[in-house]
Amino acid sequence: MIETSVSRHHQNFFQVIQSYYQLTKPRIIPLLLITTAASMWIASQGKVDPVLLVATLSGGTFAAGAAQTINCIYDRDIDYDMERTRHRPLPSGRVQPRDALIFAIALAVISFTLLAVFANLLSALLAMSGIVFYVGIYTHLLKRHTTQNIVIGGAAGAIPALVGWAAATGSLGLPAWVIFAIVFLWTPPHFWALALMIRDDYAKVGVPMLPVIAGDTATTRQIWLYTLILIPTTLLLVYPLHVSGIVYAGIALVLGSIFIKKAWALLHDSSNQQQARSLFLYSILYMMLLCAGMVIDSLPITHQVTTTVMAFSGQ
Ligand code: HEM
Ligand SMILES: CC(C)=CCC/C(C)=C/CC/C(C)=C/COP(=O)(O)OP(=O)(O)O
Repeated sequence: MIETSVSRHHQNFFQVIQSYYQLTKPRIIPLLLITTAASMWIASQGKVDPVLLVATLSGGTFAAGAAQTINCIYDRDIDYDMERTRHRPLPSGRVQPRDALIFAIALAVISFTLLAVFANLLSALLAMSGIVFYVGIYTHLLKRHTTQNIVIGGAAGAIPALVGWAAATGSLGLPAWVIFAIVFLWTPPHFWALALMIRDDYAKVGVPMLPVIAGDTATTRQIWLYTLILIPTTLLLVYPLHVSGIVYAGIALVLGSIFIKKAWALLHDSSNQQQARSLFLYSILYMMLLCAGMVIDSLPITHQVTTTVMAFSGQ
């Protein structure tokens, strides 16, 4: 690891900032925040306090950054051995594990403080439990030991939806758990589609991701099953919960049909990397647009327009 110590001593200020930024795996965070925001919007019936929104999303960002940084510390051995992750700040020696840990603790403290002060204690505790779950349950207990790692571990990625609801209302209603379930059920198709493409990397370091252990056919079958459960789950917000209306229902149905179509195509051509890639990329777009649908549907203006249209069509 000669390259390690050399690169550490030749970083300028911006490169150091960039290294710490990369520890947080920043590309995933916006989608986590989108689920938090959607949850807040539904919880406050389309009228979110902007200060609370900004504080909650900032708190969520810091919590997710802390979780990812600790994950980077824990996984630095296998990250060094995988081509995709070798250039991360820890395996490449740009940041020392001890410094990364201090950084993660600082992020967690800022997150907790922001949420506890601007939102409430419940949302702050939920965010901390997200960190504990992602690090303790997913990264430590499951990731290297079972093919169900991302199914159970996926619950960590669904916690931001609970944080949003708790921040807006101070409690956790049934709809919060439905949004949690949506992200939870979405995670296996999202991740396994990707894992089908990068299976060899995981196999090399002995991480038992489903495609490594069970093969392509079994994986695409599982993706198909989770997709089939996911789509009706998205509609629970409309019926029986009545927290979302016809606009969201339409969006969820159209988006869901495309998801099913792609999962079906992959099921019948399970070693087709292009199909897997297409499903992975679509899974991200799907979650973004579904959450956008929740927000749009919750706005008072949407409510006014739909009731007016309904009244006219009823005459
Ligand atoms: C245990 C659950 C999950 C696992 C194991 C997982 C794994 C991954 C991996 C390995 C990547 C590729 C990123 C890279 O190349 O560095 C990825 C991409 C991504 N994931 Fe997930 N993911 C999970 C859950 C989630 C959740 C809950 C969200 C947000 C709601 C999410 C959002 C994203 C996004 C937006 C990308 C694309 C990032 C990019 O542009 O490269 N993931 N995921
Ligand atoms: C409320 C709160 C703080 C929640 C935290 C939720 C959180 C950080 C979820 C991230 C899920 C995710 C992208 C896992 C990556 O898996 P991996 O680490 O196995 O991926 P890798 O193979 O790229 O390292």
